[in-house]
Amino acid sequence: MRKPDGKIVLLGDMNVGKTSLLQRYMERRFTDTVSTVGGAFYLKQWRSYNISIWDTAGREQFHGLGSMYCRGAAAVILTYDVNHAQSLLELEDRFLGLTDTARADCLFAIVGNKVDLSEDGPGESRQEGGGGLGPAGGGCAAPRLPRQVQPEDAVALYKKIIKYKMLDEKDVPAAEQMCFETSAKTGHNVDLLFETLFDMVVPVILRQRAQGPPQTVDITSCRPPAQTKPGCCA
Ligand SMILES: Nc1nc2c(ncn2[C@@H]2O[C@H](COP(=O)(O)OP(=O)(O)OP(=O)(O)O)[C@@H](O)[C@H]2O)c(=O)[nH]1
Ligand SMILES: [Mg+2]
Repeated sequence: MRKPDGKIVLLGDMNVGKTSLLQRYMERRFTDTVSTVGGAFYLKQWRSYNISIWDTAGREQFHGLGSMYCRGAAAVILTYDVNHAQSLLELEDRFLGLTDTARADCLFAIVGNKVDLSEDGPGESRQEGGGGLGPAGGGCAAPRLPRQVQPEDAVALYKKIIKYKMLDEKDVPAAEQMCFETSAKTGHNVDLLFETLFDMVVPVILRQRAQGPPQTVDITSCRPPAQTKPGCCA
């Protein structure tokens, strides 16, 4: 298997829909999920590049693994549930620090999922989903909820991240470009989210290649020390 050229990581509290978003994009379906244990990844070929997309566990007990998954990431998708304000707060309090191991030029997307459940959310449409609804999506529509997170709240978090990373707003993509509202259930904005990020990650991969291989020593390529000639003093 060819080594991935770039890495994207999904982070966020449990139950916000990280696995469902990834399944919706990669498998074109919305099915029952079980809470993720540890992490898992998909490989996506985008143009001539291989991009790994990592799904992580939101459960507190796996928190320690988060920074390991973020190591060297070219982009991080910080996911929350638009109907659950605490899930946005958790991104800043619990997940942002995990991204310290990502690349210095790592891109950040802020994604508010489950818009299909909010009163003002887009309606459910089969076209958007691009496939039949699975067992988790079938049956009657769930009652709509008043949304708890507004798009401006996500933009404010994006700006905080830029400050936290000590970056200049003019050197990073605009907040409006990087904040998305999605529904893994209907497919709303799911392709847009991933494909916008893939296009943005390609220049990061090219920069990484231009910088050359990582500064680590490959011990398998080290030659053994020259044998001391017989008769020579050590
Ligand atoms: N209505 C609706 N339900 C969703 C959506 N996305 C996910 N769900 C449901 O929310 C629950 C949690 O989804 P997951 O994708 O497992 O959540 P997760 O973020 O991966 O959770 P952890 O693996 O525990 O971190 C499941 O019951 C999903 O069916 C969505 O866009 N709309
Ligand atoms: Mg999951």
